[in-house]
Amino acid sequence: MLRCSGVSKRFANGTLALKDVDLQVGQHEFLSLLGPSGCGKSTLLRLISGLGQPSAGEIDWPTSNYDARGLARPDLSFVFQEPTLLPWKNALANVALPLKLSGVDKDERMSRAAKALASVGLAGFERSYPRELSGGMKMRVSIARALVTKPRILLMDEPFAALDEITRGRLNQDLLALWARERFTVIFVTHSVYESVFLSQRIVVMAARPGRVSADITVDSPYPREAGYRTSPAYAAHCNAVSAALEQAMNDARRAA
Ligand SMILES: Nc1ncnc2c1ncn2[C@@H]1O[C@H](COP(=O)(O)OP(=O)(O)OP(=O)(O)O)[C@@H](O)[C@H]1O
Repeated sequence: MLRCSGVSKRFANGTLALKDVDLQVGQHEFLSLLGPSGCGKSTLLRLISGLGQPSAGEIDWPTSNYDARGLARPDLSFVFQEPTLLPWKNALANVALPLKLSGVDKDERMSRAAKALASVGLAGFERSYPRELSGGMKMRVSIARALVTKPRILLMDEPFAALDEITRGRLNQDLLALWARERFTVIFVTHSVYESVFLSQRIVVMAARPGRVSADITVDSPYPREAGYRTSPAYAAHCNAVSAALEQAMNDARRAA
């Protein structure tokens, strides 16, 4: 679905944020980018979404009509750490906004927005304003807004980092259920070993200075992954392996500094 070949990014101030990143992402894959602060996770996600150009290398979309050099198409949606909802619009209107911007007529966009809200467990909250919703509910609205256009690829930049642990755990499970049902591809940025192992089929560990791929780890535990997975020996073994890879990436970056 997506292929990054030799992608590098140097910012105008001289920072080499990414160096020679090769990454392939398959259809319906759930992949996490894991790494310490400053290793270029967000930069890579932004380049993939077309928000900025690589300084070198190519980003190809062999099986998609999304063109990283053109405008974002409905094929791709982005969820940020902040829900970024419009405070003066209710949940339904916030979710319907991408459809409004692409010219979908009112009846259809309201019906599709209501379905998207229901799919994230917010049926009944259509008329609520962001100030009336909890942090977790606002993030659900943000996810519904990303999914209302039926994207084939969902880019998520630390979407649950600001939430409490209980809410985060519940949203992790609900995201997996949505992913299984709607069959989009996910690239998920996180600092959390535990979250990445719970969610992903594959974890790409990145190192900093310069940002690069340090390890590519398969998490072969089957889905559905319910809450019990978090206390299973398989989960603990994957967390240990991923923690060791992260430690190695941080040591490599320290040596390179
Ligand atoms: N617009 C920019 N101009 C200059 N340097 C930048 C810019 N954006 C990011 N950087 C630098 O590029 C490097 C990678 O940043 P990036 O935000 O991609 O890392 P990250 O892994 O997502 O970090 P975090 O986990 O803290 O969000 C950092 O050194 C950062 O300071």
